[in-house]
Amino acid sequence: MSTSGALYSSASLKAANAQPYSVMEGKLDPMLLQALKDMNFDFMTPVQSQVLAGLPSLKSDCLVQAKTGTGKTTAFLLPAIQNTIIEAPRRGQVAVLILSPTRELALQIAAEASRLVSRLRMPLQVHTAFGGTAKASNLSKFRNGDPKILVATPGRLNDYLSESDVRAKFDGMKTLILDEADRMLDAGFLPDILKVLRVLPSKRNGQWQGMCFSATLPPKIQQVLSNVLKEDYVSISTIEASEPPTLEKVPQYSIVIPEVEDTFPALFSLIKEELNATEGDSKIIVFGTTANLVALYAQVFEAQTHLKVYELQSRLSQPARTKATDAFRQAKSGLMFATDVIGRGMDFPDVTLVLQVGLPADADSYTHRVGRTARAGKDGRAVLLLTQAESFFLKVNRQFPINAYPASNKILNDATSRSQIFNVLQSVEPKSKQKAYSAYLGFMKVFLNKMQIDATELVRMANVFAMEGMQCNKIPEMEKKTVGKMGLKGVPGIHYAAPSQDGQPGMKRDAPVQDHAADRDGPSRRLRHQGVPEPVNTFAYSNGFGVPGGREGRGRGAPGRGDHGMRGGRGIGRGGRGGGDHGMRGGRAIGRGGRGGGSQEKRRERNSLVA
Ligand SMILES: Nc1ncnc2c1ncn2[C@@H]1O[C@H](COP(=O)(O)OP(=O)(O)OP(=O)(O)O)[C@@H](O)[C@H]1O
Repeated sequence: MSTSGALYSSASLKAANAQPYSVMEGKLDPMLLQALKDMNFDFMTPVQSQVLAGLPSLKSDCLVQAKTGTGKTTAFLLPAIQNTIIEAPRRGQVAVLILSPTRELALQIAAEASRLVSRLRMPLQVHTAFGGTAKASNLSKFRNGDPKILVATPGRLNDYLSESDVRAKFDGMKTLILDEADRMLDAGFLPDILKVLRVLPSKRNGQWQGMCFSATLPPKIQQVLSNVLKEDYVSISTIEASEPPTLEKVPQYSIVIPEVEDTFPALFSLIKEELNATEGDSKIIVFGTTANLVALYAQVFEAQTHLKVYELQSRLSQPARTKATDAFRQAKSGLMFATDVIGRGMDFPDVTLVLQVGLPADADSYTHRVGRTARAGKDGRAVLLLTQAESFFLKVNRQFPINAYPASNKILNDATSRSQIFNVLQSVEPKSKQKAYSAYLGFMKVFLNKMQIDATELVRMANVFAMEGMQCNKIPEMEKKTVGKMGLKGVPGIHYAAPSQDGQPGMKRDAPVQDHAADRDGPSRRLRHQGVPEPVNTFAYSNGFGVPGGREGRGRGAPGRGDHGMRGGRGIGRGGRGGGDHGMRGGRAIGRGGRGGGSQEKRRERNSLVA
């Protein structure tokens, strides 16, 4: 969704022989068509025309794959809204439930839905439900209102559904949509989704339509689709089997730096190089690996270029997250440091460049992050900055058209940037660096096998990162408990915090951070919170890196990359049901619990990735 309506210009769609929305007269309510006109959506994007003109009925169950930024939101909203206009459940009842992995995306979808219904004589009420907001007042509005469309994250929705009167509001539900469906059905979210499904009207009685949308649909998703889609669902893909999953018009580059200590100088030099080479406004997103590292980047790069710095990660309060989202959406230029909180679905207009520093969680995460630029027909570039040890990502993901960054040498030899950024780092308080150090260890531990290094080498790298790369005065200390959680107990090179006099670990000076095993906003953070050991073999990680087996698939072996069942070519076909009989086993294998204390809501908040 965007705030400006004309990003996919009518001219470019017309030139591409796109179907005009006028062909939907008679099939879509005139007031919906009017709203589309208001939004300057005169022509359908390919995914919109395949869904709207190609589905046997607007009520058909469907699994839809189309590249990032090609208008999937409108493609799923229009059939759902049209069906509600024709046959709405009674007052007070929800007609359309849309589930999203993040709060920011839920808000964005709700805003697009509101625009689409705005011309209706009786605009349908659009409600949202997600964590980090005042639950009581939102729930009371939901209870007393006529919420025909609800956009929710699974955690908060389950809270709502624990109340019987609220559950009853879904009795007449007509459509369930999973946006970012592969994410919603992966091991992290599946338990919550199943919990939701258990209290909704049963799929078996055929009352509601299921729609699953994403830019990436790994084969594994087939196993769990039967929870939301009928056996004869329609499968739509606008991506050719031979095409890379990223947008063809995004030039993609990589820079490999020799050691992790070069990260800050290389990133600084790269940003300056890109700014020099860009005419006009620069709107850049820099994705980092963990919340604490992203927080440190934002702190260090503040005021180092003419660009205003923004920050978005899950450790910020929800008001701060929403403020940053809105400000960056409206900004003409800016430098946003972010985790995967905004890796998927977010539609910030006119992002000119996506930089990724360090490993993306997996290949699909790379695809979605790159998709934050060049949306809706615009241009954009993407650069991935990896260390030598991390460069395996390029070798195992040759499906991406990533070329060596042309000015790599210049960047690697930029002594001015080096001394400037190291000066800044020297004045950053130790605590921020300590958190980033611990977060780095927790994140990288997952990739030991892929990097072909052992834990001792990882700790050496982390120590070099701290002392040289972050200009720490001493190697940051870690709580024994944290080290244990990371599975690094006994590894040489770790500096333990001295226990305090009351027997508790020392927390006085430069308090070591206690929970870095969880400090990432990537796919597996949730698993770690659930007390599951380090996710070397989670689905999330196996996907894209070809890690054999998986937490959910141990012994069966997760399919490797390149076997994209859903990229079955352009066009529409009947979807096959794959492996439906063992679809649930993976989800059940994930252990819950481990973290006591706090309200159910707080616990879930800790457990959830970003929702
Ligand atoms: N028919 C259209 N004409 C003009 N602009 C459009 C049209 N459909 C969508 N857009 C614009 O295209 C942009 C991308 O749309 P959207 O966010 O729905 O993409 P998406 O496919 O869901 O992306 P992602 O995979 O990243 O979630 C938005 O700015 C939206 O307003």
